[in-house]
Amino acid sequence: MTDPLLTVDAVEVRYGAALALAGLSLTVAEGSVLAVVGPNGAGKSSLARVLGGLVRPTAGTIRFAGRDVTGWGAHRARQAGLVHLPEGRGVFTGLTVAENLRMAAAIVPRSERADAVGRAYTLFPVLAERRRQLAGSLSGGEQQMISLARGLIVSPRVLVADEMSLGLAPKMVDVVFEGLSEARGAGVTIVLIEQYVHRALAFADHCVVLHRGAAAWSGPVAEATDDVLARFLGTSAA
Ligand SMILES: Nc1ncnc2c1ncn2[C@@H]1O[C@H](COP(=O)(O)OP(=O)(O)OP(=O)(O)O)[C@@H](O)[C@H]1O
Repeated sequence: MTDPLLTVDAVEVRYGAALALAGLSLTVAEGSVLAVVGPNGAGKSSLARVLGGLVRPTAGTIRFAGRDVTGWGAHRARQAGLVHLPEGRGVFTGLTVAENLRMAAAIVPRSERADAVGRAYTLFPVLAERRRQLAGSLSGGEQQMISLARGLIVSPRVLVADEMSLGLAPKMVDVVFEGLSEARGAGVTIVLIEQYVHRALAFADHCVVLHRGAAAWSGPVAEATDDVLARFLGTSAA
């Protein structure tokens, strides 16, 4: 069996006295999609942040592509191909759409930048139409497309997508999933944190249910039955 692309081993994240991840362990195989679900405060965003290098774990290790990346900052993780798409979009609202994409492309070799931005416009034609508009003037869904495009521009090996559909109209959620689908088609491994549990499970290969910073259940999505979801997430999610 090949080694997982991503391994989280006994990772702990604390914010002062608050324990957000309590020794979480999981693995993600290359090219697969892992759905991370769980009730509010379970630690989903903390997992996304620690993978993306935005917070340092207080214990445990993270391995990515055969390397120990524990404590790497966001920039280094991103350059290595471990890209976090933050909840709340991470878009520079005072810059134009084109400037947002060019900034993301800054870590791609100069000769490949124009192509990388061009691919983003092909994937999200609405961004091409609005390339000269300030990102802040776009709708929430369109801003989410900028976020996803910024992530895809750097040809990531792993995308950590945190609540990309939060606050979006259903049509825009479809667009986000189309973008994720393109990424997956290109071989990108995805860690998907998603409020629409069934939508996430329909897209993913594996699922982990977080509860109080630890894995309460994990397995292939086919085994994440409504009974399992009801047991760990309450009936509202199932
Ligand atoms: N910056 C912070 N300072 C203090 N405590 C925090 C901070 N961020 C998160 N926490 C706490 O850590 C725990 C895990 O939070 P986290 O945001 O990772 O959960 P979540 O599963 O993403 O929740 P939600 O679904 O509500 O976004 C919670 O108890 C939360 O209150």
